[in-house]
Amino acid sequence: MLMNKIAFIGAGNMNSAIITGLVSNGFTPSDVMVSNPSPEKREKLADNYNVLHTASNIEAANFADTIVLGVKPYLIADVLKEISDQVDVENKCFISVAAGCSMATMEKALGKTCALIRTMPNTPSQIGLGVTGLYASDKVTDEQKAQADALMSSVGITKWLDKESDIDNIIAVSGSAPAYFFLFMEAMEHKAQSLGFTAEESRKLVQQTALGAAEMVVKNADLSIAQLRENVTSKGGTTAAALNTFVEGGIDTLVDNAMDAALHRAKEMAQSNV
Ligand SMILES: NC(=O)C1=CN([C@@H]2O[C@H](COP(=O)(O)OP(=O)(O)OC[C@H]3O[C@@H](n4cnc5c(N)ncnc54)[C@H](OP(=O)(O)O)[C@@H]3O)[C@@H](O)[C@H]2O)C=CC1
Ligand SMILES: O=C(O)[C@@H]1CCC=N1
Repeated sequence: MLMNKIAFIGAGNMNSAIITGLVSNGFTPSDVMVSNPSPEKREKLADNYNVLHTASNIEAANFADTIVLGVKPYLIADVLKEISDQVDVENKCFISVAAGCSMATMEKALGKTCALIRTMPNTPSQIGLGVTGLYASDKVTDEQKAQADALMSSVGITKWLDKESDIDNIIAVSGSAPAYFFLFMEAMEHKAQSLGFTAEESRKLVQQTALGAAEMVVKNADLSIAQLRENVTSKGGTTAAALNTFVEGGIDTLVDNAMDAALHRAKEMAQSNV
């Protein structure tokens, strides 16, 4: 069901993560073309994964029927205008990974009603552990939807959304969220170092603990996350002392506010990219 050829516009973090995951998962590299104005990042992708690369978005767009837009949100409209001016876009399917750039903005930039899919992946796609929310416009055919699903499923799990506004919710829940866990791990790493562990030891201890905790959640689907937490927490013990500190520091409110901030920022960006 996977499409024959895919173009990636932009060779930055997110598109590179998807390309890495896609090719590592067996997709034919010569069926992938990536465009980026400066050469370094696309050359690195070509060196590592044998994908085709070009400085020209037009060449990339002509190469494939499926075009993944992985530029910064404020550049999406310019890139679509550029492509629409020079490429027969009516039979293409555009898949945007951009936060804060609406379907309406994309349609206006294209000047034509095209098949458009908004997605919100995350960087663990690079190792096949991504989460992607997807929302399709009316013009998207069932086949194009299935192809987009196959593309993103090849780098992780997918969740189709009924409303475009749910893309913003997915940003808060999974798109931005790897960074929440990285921030937490960074703070633990710093503390481990201040307790006398070397930088290398600190990283190893923290990463293995995070991995172990995540795997326990995955492998114990019958247990709630709260139960797993309780299983670590002896009454009056060390874990309880640490967790109380988080609770007294307002962790629930802090997380709630942080995710609201992501959501709010996505809406703000969508307004400024109109
Ligand atoms: N990073 C993440 O975790 C996630 C990001 N996203 C979305 O992905 C998109 C890209 O973000 P991210 O990968 O982090 O950003 P990056 O800055 O890493 O990547 C953007 C890339 O676009 C290139 N570029 C700039 N102008 C053009 C152009 N006119 N045509 C083609 N390529 C161009 C840049 O090249 P150069 O550097 O040479 O200027 C850069 O390589 C954003 O819209 C973001 O919202 C979505 C989910 C998660
Ligand atoms: O920070 C951002 O705006 C992008 C979208 C989700 C993750 N990174």
